[in-house]
Order: sequence, then structure tokens, then C-alpha cells
Amino acid sequence: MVDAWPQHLFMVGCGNMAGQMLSRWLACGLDPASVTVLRPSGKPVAPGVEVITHFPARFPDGTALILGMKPHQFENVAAELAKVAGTPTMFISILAGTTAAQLRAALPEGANIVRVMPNTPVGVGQGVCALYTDELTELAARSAAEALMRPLGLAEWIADEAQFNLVTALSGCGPAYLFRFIDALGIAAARLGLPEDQAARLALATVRGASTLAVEAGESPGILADRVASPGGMTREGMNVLDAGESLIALLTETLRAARDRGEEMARKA
Ligand SMILES: NC(=O)C1=CN([C@@H]2O[C@H](COP(=O)(O)OP(=O)(O)OC[C@H]3O[C@@H](n4cnc5c(N)ncnc54)[C@H](OP(=O)(O)O)[C@@H]3O)[C@@H](O)[C@H]2O)C=CC1
Ligand SMILES: O=C(O)[C@@H]1CCC=N1
Repeated sequence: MVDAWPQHLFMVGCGNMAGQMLSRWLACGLDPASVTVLRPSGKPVAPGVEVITHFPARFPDGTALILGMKPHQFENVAAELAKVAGTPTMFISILAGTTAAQLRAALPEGANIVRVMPNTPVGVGQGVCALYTDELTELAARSAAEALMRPLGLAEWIADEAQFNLVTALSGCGPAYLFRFIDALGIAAARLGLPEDQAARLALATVRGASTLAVEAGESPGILADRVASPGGMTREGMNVLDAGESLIALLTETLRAARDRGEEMARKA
């Protein structure tokens, strides 16, 4: 699936997010012997993958490095990285709210740096990876980063970094909002009288089926919604509640705004 895996992949942090990326890469044929994970707990990651708790003296040749720890740890991690011999061929950062300029200021001069905003469904090959880089990153590194993200799902470049926090709010945080929606649908049905476990099961299966149909139907979600809503029928009555005063759109606009603004605040504090 990937023509040329990095000669070596060094992951700084491998928790909820980077762990999903690695799991998919391994499932797609990445050789575990070519991966090193640094995580303070030293917990094993996957058979054959080396886990270390401290930075090595030197990076193996052809190392692509992924920054997968929390954003506030970047400064300390960068100081540790500076002590390691051998410059990685590229740095991929999945850190939310950490700009290319902030990364560049702390990483080796002239480094190839690509920001990637993944989401957790990458683990099942149905994620979204938004990519951004600046003009200093070489073309070959851009292509290599994109090739690495392709088996994870949809990979799209963002031209304007000013939109990266908004994209993060949409696709990076988005799975959490969808998970909330699934729960809310089930809870609503339970409150109206369905057994809780049955409501949760039907809500999940409904979201799964509807999203698969939305992907495969080749028609807009709006048209698909109209096909469910018979004139004068039940669905229309329900949709009238969601549509009144664009309440669902307004709620989601506020949701994305709050997440986006937090990204901007994180960048200011760094
Ligand atoms: N969760 C998500 O859905 C998304 C997260 N992100 C970004 O991914 C990054 C990680 O988030 P997430 O996976 O949720 O967080 P987790 O807490 O699950 O993972 C953090 C990882 O960093 C490791 N770590 C902790 N301290 C250090 C340190 N000092 N040096 C190196 N590694 C360290 C942890 O080690 P150990 O395993 O030993 O505890 C762990 O593997 C964040 O920057 C976030 O912005 C981006 C998109 C989506
Ligand atoms: O919550 C966060 O900050 C990260 C960024 C996107 C998803 N999780």
C-alpha cells in the first residue's frame, strides 16, 4: 500500500493517537523491526517494535521522526532531540495547536517539517489526515509524508496554516463529537422508554449504516435525508426540531469554534 516506507520510523510518544497510526501501518505491511517507539512507561506497543524510555545516542540512517506526545511536552522533547546525533529525514508533528514556526524554532535548522492532523479512525483505515508544510520543506519529504498518511484514510493538504486549528476542530476532534452523537441518540430513545442497551445498539447500527450509505450513495446527505422523510410523515416532524432556527448547525458552529479557539490559545501559550 505504501511504495516506500521510511527506512526507519522513530515515534516520540505512542498513545491514543500515534498508536492508532502505527497499528494501521503495521497492518498495511510496515516492518515492525524498522520502528522505534519512545514512551516513558516503556509499555510494549506491538510484537517486534522496539520500545525505549530514553532517547538514543544516534538516530538510525533514514529516520523519519513522528512527534506524537502532548503539545506541552514539545519544548522538553526538542531539547532532548538536539542531543541525539544524526538528523531525521523529516519531522512529522501531530501536535495540536503547535505551528510550523514554533516547530521550526526548536528543531534543527533546515529540517523537513510536516504538520499532520490525524484522527483516531486511522486505526481502521478510515481516518482523516490533514497535512500542512511550509516552503522550507523539500518536495521529496512532502511526498514521503503524504505517502505515509495515505493508508490511514483520506489525506488532504491544507494550503493556509491559519485554517489548521479549524481543520483540527472538524476532523481531528470530530470523532469525539460523533461518538457523543451516537450516545445522545441512544440516551434520547432510552429516556423515551426503550431499554438502554437496545437503544444504544440501535443507535450505533443506525449511525454506522447511515454513514456508510452517505459515503457510497454518491448523493448529498441532504438528499438522502429527504428520502427518509416522507411528506407529512414522522421523520419530517423530527427534522423540524433539528432544523428550527438552524439549531443543530448553530450548536455545531459553537462546538467547532470552541475547539478551534482552544488551538489558537495553545499556540499563543507555547
Ligand atoms: N487523541 C486524538 O484523537 C488526537 C490527538 N492528537 C495529538 O496527538 C498527540 C498525543 O495525543 P494522545 O495520543 O491523545 O495522548 P496520549 O496521552 O494517549 O499519548 C501521549 C504519548 O506521549 C508519551 N509521552 C508522555 N510524556 C512524554 C515525554 N516526556 N516524552 C515523550 N513521550 C512522552 C506517552 O507515553 P506513555 O505511553 O508511556 O504514557 C504516550 O505514549 C497530542 O499532541 C495531540 O494533540 C492529534 C489528533 C487527534
Ligand atoms: O483534544 C486535542 O487537543 C486533540 C487534538 C485533536 C484531537 N485531540
